[in-house]
Amino acid sequence: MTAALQTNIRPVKVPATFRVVNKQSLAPFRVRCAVTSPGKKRYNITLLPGDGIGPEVVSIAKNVLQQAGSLEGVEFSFREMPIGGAALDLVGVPLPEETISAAKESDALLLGAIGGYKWDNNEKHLKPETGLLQIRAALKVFANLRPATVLPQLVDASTLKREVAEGVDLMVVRELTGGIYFGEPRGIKTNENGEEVGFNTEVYAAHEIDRIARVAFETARKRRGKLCSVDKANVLEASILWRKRVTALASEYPDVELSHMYVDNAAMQLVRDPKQFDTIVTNNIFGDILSDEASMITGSIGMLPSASLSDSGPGIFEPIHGSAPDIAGQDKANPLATILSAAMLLKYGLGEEKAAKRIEDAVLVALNNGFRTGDIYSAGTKLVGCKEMGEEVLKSVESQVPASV
Ligand SMILES: NC(=O)C1=CN([C@@H]2O[C@H](COP(=O)(O)OP(=O)(O)OC[C@H]3O[C@@H](n4cnc5c(N)ncnc54)[C@H](O)[C@@H]3O)[C@@H](O)[C@H]2O)C=CC1
Ligand SMILES: CC(C)CC(=O)C(=O)O
Ligand SMILES: [Mg+2]
Repeated sequence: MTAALQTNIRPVKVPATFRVVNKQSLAPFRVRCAVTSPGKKRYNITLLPGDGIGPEVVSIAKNVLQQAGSLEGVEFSFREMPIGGAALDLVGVPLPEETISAAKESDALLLGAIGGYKWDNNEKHLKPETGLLQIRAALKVFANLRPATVLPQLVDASTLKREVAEGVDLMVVRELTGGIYFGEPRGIKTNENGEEVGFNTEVYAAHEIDRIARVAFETARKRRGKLCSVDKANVLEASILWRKRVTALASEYPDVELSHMYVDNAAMQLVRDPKQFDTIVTNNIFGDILSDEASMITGSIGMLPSASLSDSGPGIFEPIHGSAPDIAGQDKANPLATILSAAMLLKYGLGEEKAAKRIEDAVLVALNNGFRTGDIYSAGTKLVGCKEMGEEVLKSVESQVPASV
């Protein structure tokens, strides 16, 4: 993030928040309070459709979110704002001030994806990806939860053998606002031999490691009690500190079994025996890569949602995939990752667990009914486009009896 942008960002206005988990739990799990009127709750949601398949999947997820909410007495005010290439085309920057302001004033953000061939050769500060990194920094969403679950309906869509994929249920806790994506110094310069040199810095302060490690320990505690910290401590100083701090915190979580793994081994183990993992905690770049890898165990990158959370203030909820320019505008995108991100928005962002469960159940019903987009298609199922898959999920939300949490 540029210094110029930093100075333009106003401090986050923090509305009333409350904790959803026990007292030892962490601020990143705080949820937003709704403005209430008798029998109704209302939240302000900023929609950031972005580029490529982003607008296609966000418009579907918005309808599903609205419907699931209304069945649970929750109303939303949506405000759509530009980010990424769409913002560059509109106003010449990838993250306009107006988008930052709207984001900070809202209760949660639902983001599609950014990027595309058109902007690939832009200067760094004018790339869509810079806008995404800037909004993560502006909202201080340091904790990125990326669940990868192999649904029974999709075992055959996995690229791994049934016996390897079946039953996989893991959570990648990725540090999102530090590390090499943000580290200074960075740049491209000419060295004394007249040769161009590109350089970046992997840097983590102790407090950045501690806060993401705490989120991970808390997450593991609520799952199966196993935490694997992934680093490259055999080579990188930033990883040596990472391992030291994570190890030191383990004594506060005696009920969590901590292990450490080098990232190259972790990449291999994820496809060899993914069921060995419960919760994985790792840095920004390793988490980015390993979660894409983990997505294929579940059948497709089009299935994986995420939640990006801060100490206070709104979270960003988005699929882990990108803008998929190769299939954009063709009604081929799988909207389920974004729909499930809307469920995470309800659960982690707003504490509306019943409405979240409605969405999760509706996705399962649509899959049970045999509907598949191309990326998760297998013989004997019904091939549908992005819109039809969205309609099927919407129908399932509407037809469900109130779900128990
Ligand atoms: N969070 C974000 O907004 C991200 C943006 N990007 C950007 O997206 C653009 C494309 O990047 P890629 O590396 O190609 O990654 P990508 O995730 O957009 O696509 C990788 C492959 O997965 C497929 N795919 C992705 N999402 C899908 C979905 N929902 N349904 C069906 N198939 C899907 C695509 O068609 C493509 O073949 C780049 O500009 C990149 O910088 C990449 C990753 C994350
Ligand atoms: C496009 C990058 C900035 C980020 C990314 O790939 C991700 O967060 O998954
Ligand atoms: Mg990525």
